[in-house]
Amino acid sequence: MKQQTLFSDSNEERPYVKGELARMIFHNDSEHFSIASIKVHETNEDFDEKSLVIKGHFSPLEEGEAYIFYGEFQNHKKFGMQYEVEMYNRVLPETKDGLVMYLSSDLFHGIGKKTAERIVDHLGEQAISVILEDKEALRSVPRLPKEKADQLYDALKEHQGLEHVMIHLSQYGFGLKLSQKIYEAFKDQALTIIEEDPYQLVFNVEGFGFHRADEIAKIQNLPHDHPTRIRAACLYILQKSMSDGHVYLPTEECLVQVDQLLNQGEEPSIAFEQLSEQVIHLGEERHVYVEEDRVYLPSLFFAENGFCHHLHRLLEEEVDIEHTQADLMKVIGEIEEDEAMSYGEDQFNAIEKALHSKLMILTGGPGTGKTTVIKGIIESYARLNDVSIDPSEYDSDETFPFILAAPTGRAAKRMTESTGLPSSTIHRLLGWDGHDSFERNQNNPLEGKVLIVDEFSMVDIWLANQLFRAIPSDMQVLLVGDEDQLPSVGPGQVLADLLASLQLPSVKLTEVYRQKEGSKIIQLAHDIKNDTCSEHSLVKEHDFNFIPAQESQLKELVTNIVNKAVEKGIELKELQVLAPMYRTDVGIHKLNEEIQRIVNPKSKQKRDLKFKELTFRKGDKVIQLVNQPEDGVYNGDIGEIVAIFRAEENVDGVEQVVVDYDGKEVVYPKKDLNNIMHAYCTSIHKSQGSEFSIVILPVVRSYRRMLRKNLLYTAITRSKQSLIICGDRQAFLEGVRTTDTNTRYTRLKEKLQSESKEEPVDEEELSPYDFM
Ligand SMILES: Nc1ncnc2c1ncn2[C@@H]1O[C@H](COP(=O)(O)OP(=O)(O)OP(=O)(O)O)[C@@H](O)[C@H]1O
Repeated sequence: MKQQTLFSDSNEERPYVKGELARMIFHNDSEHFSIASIKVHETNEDFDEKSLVIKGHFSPLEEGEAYIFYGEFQNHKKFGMQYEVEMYNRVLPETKDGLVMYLSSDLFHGIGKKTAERIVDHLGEQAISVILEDKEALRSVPRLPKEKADQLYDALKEHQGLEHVMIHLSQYGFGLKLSQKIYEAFKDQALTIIEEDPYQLVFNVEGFGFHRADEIAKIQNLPHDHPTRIRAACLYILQKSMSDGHVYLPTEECLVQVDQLLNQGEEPSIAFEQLSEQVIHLGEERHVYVEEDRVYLPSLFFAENGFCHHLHRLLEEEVDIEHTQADLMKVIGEIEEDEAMSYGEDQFNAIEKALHSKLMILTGGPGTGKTTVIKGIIESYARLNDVSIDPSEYDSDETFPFILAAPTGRAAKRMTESTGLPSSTIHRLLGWDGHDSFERNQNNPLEGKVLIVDEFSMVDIWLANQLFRAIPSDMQVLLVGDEDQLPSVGPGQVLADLLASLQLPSVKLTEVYRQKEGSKIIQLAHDIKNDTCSEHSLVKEHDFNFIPAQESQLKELVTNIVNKAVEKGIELKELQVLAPMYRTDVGIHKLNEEIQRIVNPKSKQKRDLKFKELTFRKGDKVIQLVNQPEDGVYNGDIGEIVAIFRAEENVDGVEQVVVDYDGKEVVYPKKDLNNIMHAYCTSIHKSQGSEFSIVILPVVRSYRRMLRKNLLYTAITRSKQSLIICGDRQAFLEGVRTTDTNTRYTRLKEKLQSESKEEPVDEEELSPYDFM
């Protein structure tokens, strides 16, 4: 899909339809194909309906924004009149509504919707130029204090340059936010740079991708072997590899991928030497780091080296042990008596080793007693060092010796439930500011004596470095995780690499205790782990059932099970459907739609709000998709929609959805609804670190591409009381026998084993998520 060439007026006579985007109906990422409905404002064609369905190869557009579409009408047999879009542009505010929206946007501090309306009512649709020509014009606007009027005038003046740039940028279909970022990066140079070297945006504007720059470059007829194009392509390939979990790419592989990306058109291909020259150039400019035959994004280079440095720093320290073996035996005996249980041999070893180690890893499958050991370590440390484990016994100037943390909010909450001690997410522990900076670091380290981090398999290399650099040298650290689960969503496989490096003590718990209480779920997990899973492992038990189903029956079956459970009074948050894929016919989106239709149907008593292809309704179970520390909600948190407000019902004048996360309410204005989705069914990846009483796991052939041992193992170990797998036994058995062969490029193990302990200096404090 082409967008209009800058400053071109050649489209004046072309047939067009101007309108406001009412709703994105469909978008297919791979085909880049979209269908949307618009409210028609104006057209030079013979069409006088108020709304119209448009379709074509364009990116998802923003609802509520005005666009001009060039194309042609088609009469579809089934759907009637539609508009096939060939080209489109965004239309800058020229209407009253548009101006009000602009003046009340974040650009102008202190001007709300009501004030903006008064200004436009008073000064008309030319309000901006009227004000800029004569500041005094604002005096005539009722109830606008002088101070606010002055502020608005100053801001408008300041944005005059921005205005100019924005008007032109809007012709490329950029939204207000992106245009603003481009202006901030290049100021008055913005338009020249876009026309002469748009690839610079990839380096300087967060969220601006290579393909977008390429589209603009094509309009400007820039040469396909433009040096910045090659550099931007290399950066793009590295960013993409990071999304696949790699920390670096071998230089050769990086060049091959850049070659594939750039040399796919008809133009003469760019020589390999030219490509490698630009990689060297990128290294000189410090946009990448080249280490031997590896290329890294800077943030990941500093993360890997920084983490190694801090790990070595901690390992060099001795632990002060003041108790004797006899003291320890006595204390453990007391705890066993108090708890009316006795530790298994490996559990005892784990407690002893952890107390004597600066840093230790504790691993084990479900029910092997990891939590029991964590509690044992805390209890024995407290008794041996004569400190209390009750936080309320500490004065405000005293430091509580135990720090408990986990990568997700739900995992942290579970830690608190099982230990009775305060626990938090790693992000919160480190005082994350929501971008790339943390309050806690080597200059302002954590305070306490013992740090215990659960679900460590979920921690990526970047977060691991942020955590470790904040650990003071006199703190003891226990990392707990299950090495058979999925690796972190972010880059690296820190837990696996730490274990493989053999550089720090670790204890693996193997004896299953919960199985003794007769859990089939745990048995199945261990069968998968030990590669002994067979038809026999799938026989029905009180806590497990495998219901065979055809793909075509699946949605109905899963929905029925959920519905029956709800009718029995089971709370939705106790029950979770988990699936591996989003977009197939039986994927997460379709399952959510179907379950919502039955469990929380449209009703006069319940408000709903349409957002893109979703309908959010009061009572819906939803999941947070990004970290939002300012509101205390994090990626993966699950909540319930408790209210929906219309624009006219609140001071902000926008539609809002209120979600309750276990007692904490978060308000989402409509524009932020991208941050949540329905959570009747969630992805297995997102369920890491969470547990549910009942898990329903559809497994069918069409998921085959994703079905792997560690994925299925992670899914089934999320269930505490009951597990229902629906679908195809063979697909399941084949899945658990398929190991993940996608090894991640990481150098952590080798670096941990090497002698070098130098700390790299990361000047820029970049986060890899800046690129995601
Ligand atoms: N030595 C023991 N003697 C008796 N029961 C034990 C022992 N160790 C653990 N258990 C019991 O086994 C069950 C599982 O233990 P625990 O919760 O500590 O394991 P876990 O590895 O943390 O499991 P998960 O990862 O599934 O939460 C608990 O009910 C616990 O009380």
